[in-house]
Amino acid sequence: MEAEASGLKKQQLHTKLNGPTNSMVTPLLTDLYQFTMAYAYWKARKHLERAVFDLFFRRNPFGGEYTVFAGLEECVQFIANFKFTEEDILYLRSSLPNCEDGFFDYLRGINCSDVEVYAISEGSVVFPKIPLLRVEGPIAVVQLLETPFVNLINYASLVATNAARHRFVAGKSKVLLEFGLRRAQGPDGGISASKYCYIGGFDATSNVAAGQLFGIPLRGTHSHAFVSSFMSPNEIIDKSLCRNDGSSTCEDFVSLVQTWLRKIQWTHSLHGVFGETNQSELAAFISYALSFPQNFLALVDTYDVMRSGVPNFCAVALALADLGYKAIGIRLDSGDIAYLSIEARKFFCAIEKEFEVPGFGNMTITASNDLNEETLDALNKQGHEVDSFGIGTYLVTCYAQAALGCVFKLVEINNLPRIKLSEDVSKVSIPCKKRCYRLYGREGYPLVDIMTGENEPRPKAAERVLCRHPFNESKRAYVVPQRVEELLKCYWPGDSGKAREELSPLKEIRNHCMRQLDQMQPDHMRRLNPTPYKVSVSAKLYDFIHLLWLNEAPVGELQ
Ligand SMILES: Nc1ncnc2c1ncn2[C@@H]1O[C@H](COP(=O)(O)OP(=O)(O)OP(=O)(O)O)[C@@H](O)[C@H]1O
Ligand SMILES: O=P(O)(O)OC[C@H]1O[C@H](OP(=O)(O)OP(=O)(O)O)[C@H](O)[C@@H]1O
Ligand SMILES: O=C(O)c1cccnc1
Ligand SMILES: [Mg+2]
Repeated sequence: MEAEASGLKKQQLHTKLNGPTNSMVTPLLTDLYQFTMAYAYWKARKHLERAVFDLFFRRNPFGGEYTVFAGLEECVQFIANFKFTEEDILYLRSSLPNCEDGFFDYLRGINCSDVEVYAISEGSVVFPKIPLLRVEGPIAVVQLLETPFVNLINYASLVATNAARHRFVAGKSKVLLEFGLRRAQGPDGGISASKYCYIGGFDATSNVAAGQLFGIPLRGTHSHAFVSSFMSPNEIIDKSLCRNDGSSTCEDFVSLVQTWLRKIQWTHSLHGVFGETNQSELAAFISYALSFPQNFLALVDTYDVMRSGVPNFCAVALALADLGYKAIGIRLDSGDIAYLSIEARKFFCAIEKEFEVPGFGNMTITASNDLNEETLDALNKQGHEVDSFGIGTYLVTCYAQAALGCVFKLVEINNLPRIKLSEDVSKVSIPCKKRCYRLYGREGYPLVDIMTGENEPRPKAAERVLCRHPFNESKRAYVVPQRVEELLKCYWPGDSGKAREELSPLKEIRNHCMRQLDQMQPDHMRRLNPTPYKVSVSAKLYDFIHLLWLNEAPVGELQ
């Protein structure tokens, strides 16, 4: 069943900054320690010191070598509306009873007009260590933003990546439907999953609220309960169905279907496939067809796919064809999907041939039931006839990996670069307010991402750039880019006279994501042992990181 996405029409060229989708996203949606630190900064008169933080992740999810960046629009919607209410202040006062009144007056006056957010465009393919967001502003305010920003980006990017990975395995020609609402982690999980799976390459969702909120196309079939709620075709009261062209009315559609069912039963080429079909299922299919003759799709696995569901569906679809309607197809929700889809296709083709109904063999076969990347891959290897996959639990819960692990790290304060050291080199932060570039090669693929200091010259097309691994001295390469793209663009503030990037409509973000995924070199995308994409720093930044590292790391003493 298709419903026109009405929300899309409402989308304007310039996205209005009305606030985040979820009204629970307020300045209190942060960790307590952000407030205790804000108070300590305030007490130390440090709260207005200008700090730069990078938001990034350290490892790509799902054992892959790429990530889809999502959640940016919600971050911008959040800071554009960042303001404590009197109720918030009262609550904070009661939670932090030992803080001086002046601190709450300070909080009362905070907004994000002096915060700057530079970000990679939403829907981009991104890699570890590269800042997705660079947030600059008074340290106390920027710290308050840490938790909501990480929260808004973490799951969004994880589930968009999961969706992109499912799309990659399914292939471009398949229709992918997100069916996860009932299994998602709460209402926000469900709404977010629908939004970000769409960005990652799903075609539609069953989630009606997400359709309304974001203009995502809605799709759906029907459930087993609908099939098993019927007892027999005798239950059907209004049996009439108008021809598709409106020229006449068939007064007894039930009899027409039963006639077709008998014809199918007597057909030599289908002989032996089935005997008597389940009559309650037949009644359910007829009822559904009478309600949706233009969009008839039947769930065929309630009793027995090949002995009942498929022949019953075909009888109804043939009766519809008599009246000028084209049925959509079937959904399989259990059993061996490869085998059953192939058998169902053979049956449809046999009907097309036997009864000379052109196009009957192309009936859409939708499959669902605990599908994931692995089952899609297994189906591809076995061969199957599924056109459309409905995917819920594994997709929206990100069953294969629970979190992306985004972090928010201080890289500069009062123009002084800061570093965070760790025993684990992968956890050492990359200091400085930075610029980031993607360098493209001759064949159009991105070759490497490079971070430089803010004031270093921009790498230029056709000029050799030394790209260094940030921590491994021996790993370096000269790159002569064909094209250079600056990754971080200004998304906030809105009114500082600086050109600000517009937030794109969801469909455009999705298209951007599809283009980004398409332009990647296949070795980074394959599921088994993908090649890591190179993330590097300039020679100057490399030297600076290591200088700062030596400065900050205490020298050990052996005795
Ligand atoms: N040909 C196939 N190759 C690999 N996996 C498949 C194939 N067909 C189905 N699957 C997967 O196998 C699992 C079948 O699960 P299970 O046996 O629990 O379901 P079922 O008994 O067929 O259906 P029900 O949901 O009614 O219990 C599902 O995860 C499904 O996606
Ligand atoms: O399997 P998922 O990927 O989560 O996709 C959504 C599932 O939700 C529906 O049924 P539900 O699972 O509620 O009932 P069922 O298991 O009895 O089919 C549908 O039939 C799918 O099987
Ligand atoms: O429309 C469907 O078929 C559907 C929707 C949600 C979950 N399972 C199936
Ligand atoms: Mg199920």
